Amino acid sequence: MPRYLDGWLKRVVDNALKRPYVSKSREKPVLQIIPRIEEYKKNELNPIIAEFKRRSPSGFSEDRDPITYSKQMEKGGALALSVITEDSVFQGSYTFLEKISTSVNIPVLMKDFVVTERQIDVAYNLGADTVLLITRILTERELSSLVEYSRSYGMEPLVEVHDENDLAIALRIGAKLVGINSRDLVTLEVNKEKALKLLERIPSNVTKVMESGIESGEEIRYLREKGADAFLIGSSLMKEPDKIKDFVRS
Ligand SMILES: O=C(O)c1ccccc1NCC(=O)[C@H](O)[C@H](O)COP(=O)(O)O
Repeated sequence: MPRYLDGWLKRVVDNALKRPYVSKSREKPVLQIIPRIEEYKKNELNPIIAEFKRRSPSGFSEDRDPITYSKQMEKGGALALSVITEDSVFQGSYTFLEKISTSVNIPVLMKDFVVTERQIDVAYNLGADTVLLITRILTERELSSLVEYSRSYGMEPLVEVHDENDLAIALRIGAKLVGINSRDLVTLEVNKEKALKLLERIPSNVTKVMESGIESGEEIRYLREKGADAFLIGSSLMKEPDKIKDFVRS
């Protein structure tokens, strides 16, 4: 069982435990995100993971066609796509994941509240190249075991941290790809200073992805100077997809 949770997080995790299994035989190989990030950096491009998100508990709302959006992100130079599949609050779906992963040739991350191996099976079956694991909702043992399970498919999971305690756990269990989410899961507030402090504490052999509230090329440049390796951007790109080109090249 996941960590003790209450409020909307508990409801979302309870819902995750009831999601149906989707069995499908996958044909395409798993694309690797970390080497791709290194390649972008060598070519002086900003590694952007563009997120497809329609709704969120902080009031975000934008309806777009998942395929048109994803192709635009790929054409604009996005490193990867993040697809929210959580259905009870974010109105995401496994169908979006499947459609997107069969429409683009860049890595696809399944962004959900993953608490079981079955959800990782589904991500793999539907064509995802990796999954998000949120440290805050799992015990250390569960996180470690789900990281290993993801790796058994060749997928290096994005281990998300929100505070120092999360970060200590992520580093202890040997996460190689760490997402620093500046949005608090309870208050939903974005605190970029706190995220920056976490970024500075992560060793250089760990790939660091900044998540939430990123809106400008200037901010991306600043975060790169501070040691960030990649950027996961949802709202800003969903509202103005044309920004992808500037974000990648700023
Ligand atoms: O987006 C939310 O409001 C949200 C609230 C609580 C938990 C997770 C949430 N979103 C998932 C994400 O992590 C973000 O969608 C992602 O980091 C992109 O953020 P943004 O660019 O600010 O849309």
